[in-house]
Amino acid sequence: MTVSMDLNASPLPEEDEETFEQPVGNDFSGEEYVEHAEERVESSVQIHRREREERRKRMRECQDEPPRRVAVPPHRGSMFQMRSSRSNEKRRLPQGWLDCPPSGKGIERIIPSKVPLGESFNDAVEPGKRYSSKQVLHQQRVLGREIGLVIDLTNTSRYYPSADWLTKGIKHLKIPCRGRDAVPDNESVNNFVWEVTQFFNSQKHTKKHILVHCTHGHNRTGFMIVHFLVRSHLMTVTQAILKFSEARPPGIYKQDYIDALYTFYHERKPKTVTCPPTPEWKRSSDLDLNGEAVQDDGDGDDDDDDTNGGLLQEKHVENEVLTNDDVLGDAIPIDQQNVLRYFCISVLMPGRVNQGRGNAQFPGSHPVSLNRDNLQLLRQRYYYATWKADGTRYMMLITYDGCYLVDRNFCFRRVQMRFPSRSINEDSSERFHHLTLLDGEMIIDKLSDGKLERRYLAYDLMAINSQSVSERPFSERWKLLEKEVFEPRNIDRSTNPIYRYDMEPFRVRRKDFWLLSTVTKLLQDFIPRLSHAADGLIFQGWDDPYVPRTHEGLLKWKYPEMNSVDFLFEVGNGNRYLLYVFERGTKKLLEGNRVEFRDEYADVDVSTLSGKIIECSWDQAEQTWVCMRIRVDKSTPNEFNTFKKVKRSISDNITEEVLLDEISQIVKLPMYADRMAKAHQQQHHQHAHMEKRRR
Ligand SMILES: Nc1nc2c(ncn2[C@@H]2O[C@H](COP(=O)(O)OP(=O)(O)OP(=O)(O)O)[C@@H](O)[C@H]2O)c(=O)[nH]1
Repeated sequence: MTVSMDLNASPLPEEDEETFEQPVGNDFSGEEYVEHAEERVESSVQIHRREREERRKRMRECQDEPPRRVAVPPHRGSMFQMRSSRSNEKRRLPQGWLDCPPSGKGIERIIPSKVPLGESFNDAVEPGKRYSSKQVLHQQRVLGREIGLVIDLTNTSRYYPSADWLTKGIKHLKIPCRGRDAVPDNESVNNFVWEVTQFFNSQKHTKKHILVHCTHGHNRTGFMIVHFLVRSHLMTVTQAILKFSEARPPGIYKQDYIDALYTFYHERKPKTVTCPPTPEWKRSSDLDLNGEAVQDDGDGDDDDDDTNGGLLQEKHVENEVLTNDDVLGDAIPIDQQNVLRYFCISVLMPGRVNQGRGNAQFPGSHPVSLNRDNLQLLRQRYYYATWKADGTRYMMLITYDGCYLVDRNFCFRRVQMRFPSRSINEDSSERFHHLTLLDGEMIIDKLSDGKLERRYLAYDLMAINSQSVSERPFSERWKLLEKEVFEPRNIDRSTNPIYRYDMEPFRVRRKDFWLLSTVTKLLQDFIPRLSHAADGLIFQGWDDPYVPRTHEGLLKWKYPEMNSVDFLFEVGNGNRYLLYVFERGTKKLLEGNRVEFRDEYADVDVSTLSGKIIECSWDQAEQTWVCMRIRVDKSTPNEFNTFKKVKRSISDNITEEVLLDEISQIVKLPMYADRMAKAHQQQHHQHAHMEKRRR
């Protein structure tokens, strides 16, 4: 099935968390991990505990933090002085503006320009040098261009009123960027690229142009246009910088801006790329009569610097503390989120796409806890096992112009990653994956030298290049994941001289799945030596389709002390501690359920936790829930159904011994014995084939 992107898609229907009646298999394929296992000093269970300690510590530190001080503006003389200097300020021409060429050549249908100055500046600009909205429209009309959108990147509203455009039926969009030493922040870049793309896609404006301006139309303007060209035309940064400089000579003339573009796109900067000198019209005005630099009012400039901006955006900080609660990636516009959500729902729940409107819930597959009943599924269906990586769950949507992490709140954030496709046509846009959807867990690996490294462990594939594969058996999806997503990336990594995979915000790899016959080894040998946290096992049906939301056949087994429920916690009248779960979208109070805050939480002012989602484990001896951590990554508690299943799992108490004993019997069943023999045979052939190729 091919799923098309509907750019006019709106938010999706809100649905209750339903359950799907769907039951849900390789062999030892974790060699890579085991090979390096000796280097790893801390066991995954220890890591899990350590991380939990660290989270708690941060929580305490957070509570101890003194209130932030509010900055008081410095005293600047009398009220009168302030007023008169402000009105002069308002009509001050941006330095170098008069001699700066008004606009550049069109790049596609984007025209880079200096800021047009409104009528209020007429006294300061002689008639032949005026450049207001009127002159802009006239000049462009002479060139046969009609403007449909103006994107204003200045950080002030003093240059012209937006009515200058609006009254002429032209859309005016402000994306304020501070300039000076800061490049536009990533969220502003995402807004810019989205707006430009939307404008070009909209049928109404097929012939119209976009005027983009900052103050002089070089650095911020060039920075944004280069981003657009790299993302939409798949140019290299070098090609895009060159294209811009040809259209608007001398192009971007700030070294930091050029460097930031290469850093952002993880590209090596060729030695031949040099930063052009500051243009004459700008340079002369930068110096006062004594040759001292005066305040820069040009590109990298404006007066009110109350907005964001960042120097190099993808900073690689040595010894950076990584946590699972870190917010990864950059925000994207809400309209874009809706379009991407629509795509995910069309792949995973095609029947639900057109049902009403509202906030869509995360459609990812969710396992259920193992209990004495569903343990029987392991006998009825063919299963494989894997460790339950304990990090943060994300789906990952890969498009040619960006890669998005999709969190449990069904929110999308953009990360700069590269996923080449198998396509051999170097010139086509099919060089990269487009609308490929993965599922997985983001974990933090502790390397042998003590450094921490983020890694996305992909464990499923739901769509490849807009083709849904979610109905195919897991075994196929898992093989496709390697062949279609990771192999081309690995080949590109070893052959691409420009792109630096090591600069990406995290590593990626496919997660390994094991034959049930190797579960003892997995549990007792492999997991304790993993370099990241793991809190149990996942049993994955080898022939299963991808089932969205709760999947009754996808089973999770947790170490008994790690079985947990995420509650909504509130402090009620008389200081009563209240625990809630969700039932059909509304909160349900769990009468008679107690919660205790112990150890690190013993000193915490519990009222500050009211309204938060708390993850709790069960203390059998004391018959109470115990707060383990605050779930900052979640905004809703578990469903009542999930609560019942965890309680059941706790009371069934399937210990490691019970589980291994059961599995040792299951693998003797004909279904397992036959298929495992085949799998071993296949593996043997594969090894023989690889050996042959090696020789
Ligand atoms: N399907 C699957 N899930 C895995 C795997 N490894 C880790 N998980 C994670 O296990 C989570 C479900 O386990 P739960 O115990 O219900 O959830 P959790 O770990 O407390 O996290 P929340 O679901 O966010 O509460 C999923 O969200 C997955 O991200 C895997 O190999 N397959």
